[in-house]
Amino acid sequence: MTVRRRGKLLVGPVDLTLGPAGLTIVLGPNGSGKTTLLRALHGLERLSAGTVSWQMPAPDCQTRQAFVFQRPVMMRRSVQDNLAYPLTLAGMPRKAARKMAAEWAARVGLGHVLDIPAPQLSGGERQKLALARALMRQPEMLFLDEPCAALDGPATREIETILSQALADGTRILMATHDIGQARRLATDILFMMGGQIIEQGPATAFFANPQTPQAKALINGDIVE
Ligand SMILES: Nc1ncnc2c1ncn2[C@@H]1O[C@H](COP(=O)(O)OP(=O)(O)OP(=O)(O)O)[C@@H](O)[C@H]1O
Repeated sequence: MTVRRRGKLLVGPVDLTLGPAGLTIVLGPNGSGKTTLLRALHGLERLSAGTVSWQMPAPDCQTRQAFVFQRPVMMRRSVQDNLAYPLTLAGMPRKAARKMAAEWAARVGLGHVLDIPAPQLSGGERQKLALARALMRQPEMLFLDEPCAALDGPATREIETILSQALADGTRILMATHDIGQARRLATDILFMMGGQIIEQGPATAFFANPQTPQAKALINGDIVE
């Protein structure tokens, strides 16, 4: 598939088959097309060519997948309301939704800020709220766009723990990052992007032990990749 905007090639042509399990990290420098690739796979970008298909009927994809954006949007209401609202929208009675919201808040370490308005949360807490909101729908596939970009070490570790648990519970994860350390810690396989193309892909162990492209070698050596 290919994504173009105003004549500019943003992503593609990309020919990609994702396996049924694991945590795939999309690595690449700023502007390499990671966000656009994720959005296109989730059906949020108009494709200029090609198609995206999943092993589930098209109408189910959006509901069985969840997307955590780099800057999650949340309501000016409490943490609990932010989590409960999508559940009530989906038809769950209010009391049950509030109970489930409280359980998920506790699960991601936000049990102590249930009544705090979401805009007052720290960056790390917001990401945890966004993750809980995504995971509570028990998606089969979770997309994450640089969820730890602005977070410090402890907050990043907490988010990574939540993601590892989701992976262990069977959620298929596709996550963009330019943090190679995070890729080493989490990835089962890697998609390495430059200039809108996937220039290298494969199991994470092979990618880190034996990178094939000069750009991947540079990245792994800690050099600046451009
Ligand atoms: N709607 C759009 N119209 C025109 N150009 C766009 C549009 N969206 C993204 N781009 C451009 O496409 C390229 C890829 O952007 P994208 O956000 O996918 O990259 P990225 O790898 O996620 O970068 P970052 O790490 O900085 O978030 C960039 O050059 C960006 O400026």
